Amino acid sequence: MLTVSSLNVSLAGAKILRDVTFTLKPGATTVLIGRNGAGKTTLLRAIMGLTPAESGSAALDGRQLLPLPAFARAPAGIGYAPEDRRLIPEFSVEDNIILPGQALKLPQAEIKSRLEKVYALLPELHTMRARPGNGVSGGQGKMVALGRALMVAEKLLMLDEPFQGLAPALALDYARTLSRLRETMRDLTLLITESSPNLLKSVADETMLIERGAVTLQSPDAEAA
Ligand SMILES: Nc1ncnc2c1ncn2[C@@H]1O[C@H](COP(=O)(O)OP(=O)(O)OP(=O)(O)O)[C@@H](O)[C@H]1O
Repeated sequence: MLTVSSLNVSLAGAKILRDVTFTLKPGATTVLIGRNGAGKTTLLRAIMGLTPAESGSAALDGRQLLPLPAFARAPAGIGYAPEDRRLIPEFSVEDNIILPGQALKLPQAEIKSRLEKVYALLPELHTMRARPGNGVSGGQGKMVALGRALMVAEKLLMLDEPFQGLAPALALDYARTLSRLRETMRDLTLLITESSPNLLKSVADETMLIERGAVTLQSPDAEAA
């Protein structure tokens, strides 16, 4: 699965990620907890190739990611839902969802089959499929971003603070969706960031902490304490 070793990232001369080292267990949900500014988004962006790494490595099933340009990382089987969902406002919800599949030049039949899986998991997206990207609420947009990431997440799905800004009812919906996702896509490995340790307790198989750019694995004992 994903193995990150001694990953260092600096932005504008400041060290943001410090020797980040961890391995994700295949098929498990790992939650990365850290305060605002701890480096969660920077870590996901570095894995996706959207922020350059200074040193270190990141490998997915043995394939080195850092030498690959950003556009070659999603095809490696990584889906990424950024914190600010970034939908294309003038595209329909459905066109937003299938966009990464088209960017990857997947055959139409494959795009259709993946879209059906997304709709089976997130039926509310089917209901709103014809609406424009700017015609959905912030919370609904998070669901669309999840569907879009699932189009390409064959191996790894990374969600950046999915609960951020969600109203309680939508947060509950989202948590239920994640549980359904776990049941239906058992081989998929999930990495989810959050600032609060409580929101994802029920879905986490592993918990990591990030503090000022340094990542540690939280032991089950610490979690119980
Ligand atoms: N482009 C940039 N240039 C300089 N510093 C940056 C840049 N992007 C992020 N940072 C800094 O890097 C640090 C980590 O930011 P990051 O967005 O990764 O944190 P985060 O844990 O995701 O928090 P948040 O929940 O606030 O997004 C912060 O101190 C932030 O100010």
